[in-house]
Amino acid sequence: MTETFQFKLLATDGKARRGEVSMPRGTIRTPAFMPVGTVGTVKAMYLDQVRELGADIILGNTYHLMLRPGAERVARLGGLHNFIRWDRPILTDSGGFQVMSLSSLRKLNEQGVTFKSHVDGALYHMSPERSIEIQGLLDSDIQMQLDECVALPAEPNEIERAMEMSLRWAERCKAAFGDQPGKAMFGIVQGGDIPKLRERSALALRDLDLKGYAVGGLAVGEPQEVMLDMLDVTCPALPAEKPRYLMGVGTPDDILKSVAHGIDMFDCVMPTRSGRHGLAFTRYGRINLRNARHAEDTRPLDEQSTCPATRDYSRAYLHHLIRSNESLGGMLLSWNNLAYYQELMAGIRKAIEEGRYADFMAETQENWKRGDL
Ligand SMILES: O=c1[nH]cnc2c(CCNCC3CCCCC3)c3[nH]c(NCc4cccs4)nc3cc12
Repeated sequence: MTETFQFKLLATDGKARRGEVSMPRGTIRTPAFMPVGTVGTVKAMYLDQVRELGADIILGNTYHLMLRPGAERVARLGGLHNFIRWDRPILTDSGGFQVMSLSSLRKLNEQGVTFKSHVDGALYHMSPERSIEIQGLLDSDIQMQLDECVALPAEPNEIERAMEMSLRWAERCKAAFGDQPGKAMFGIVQGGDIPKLRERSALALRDLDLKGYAVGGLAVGEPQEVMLDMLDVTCPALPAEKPRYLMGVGTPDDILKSVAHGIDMFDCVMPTRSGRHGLAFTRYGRINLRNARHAEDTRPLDEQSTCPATRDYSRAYLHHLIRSNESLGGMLLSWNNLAYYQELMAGIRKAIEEGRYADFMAETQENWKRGDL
């Protein structure tokens, strides 16, 4: 807990880093997994549960909140923390990624993005400045620059155009954010799967001397090894003393490997979204509880777990709830999956502290191969 935003490197093991982000609202132990709080809630979870599982920070969804209930309304109600009753750090995205993936995008130019709301069809224009203003109205602790993420594969000149515009938007967001010691605005490295564009983006953002850096434009359709290769180009070009956030990543395997390539922070809808669809993440791999083979399996997902959802409910019952489309099914599997992700992060942090990350990776991946027996 500090009056200003600070990042401390506590230990390294190869490229893996164990650190700590300190902010007025709390401390974030890194490597960290940040559960996605979509419309002001981590779907199917109580935020007390999310905290109990070990989350130090959650994500707020700017795109949804600006449309409903509206950023000015959230501000009138005392900001997002009071609204959703989460008093620890919140990271909000710029809203841009979801405009491009959820809304009917009307225009994207130097000024920003113009789109029709998927809620009521109203027209919105979001500039880099307006995105920062909205995140400020939400009283967000870590705010993301507006950027343009290009899905892969893409034409090199398209990737270059989007990367250069994102750099100009980063400067505008930095100016709009100004000087807020207890908060941070992160830049987002773009450049697709082209090393020289990645390096140019990272070095230019480094010169802006921001408090933290996200690696964007990945986990958008490229193979995992391309993503990891881009981390090997991007991370060395970023300042070692600032946190690195790999956006939208990922599966447990993606996270394990990305930590080994120098990443500190992650966000992904996978544990909650796939939980609602019946997919359970366990220390022995994934289990799709929709599958009929679980119909009479009285075992819990993992009797050694401290999470009630994982330890106390039979696979037969979970199978039944998911097949019956009962809310409790999604609730229990979201609980299990977030518990697993946070347990994985705690194991990662401990292994780096003890200088045995390579062994931890190997053991974890070996266990996943066991399947659910
Ligand atoms: O360059 C990027 N710039 C900005 N955001 C990106 C995101 C969204 C990260 N999660 C935001 C959350 C904010 C709060 C609500 C939930 C999302 C990405 N997600 C992925 N892959 C996973 C993907 C998910 C869907 C399609 S790809 N790659 C991403 C790349 C970028």
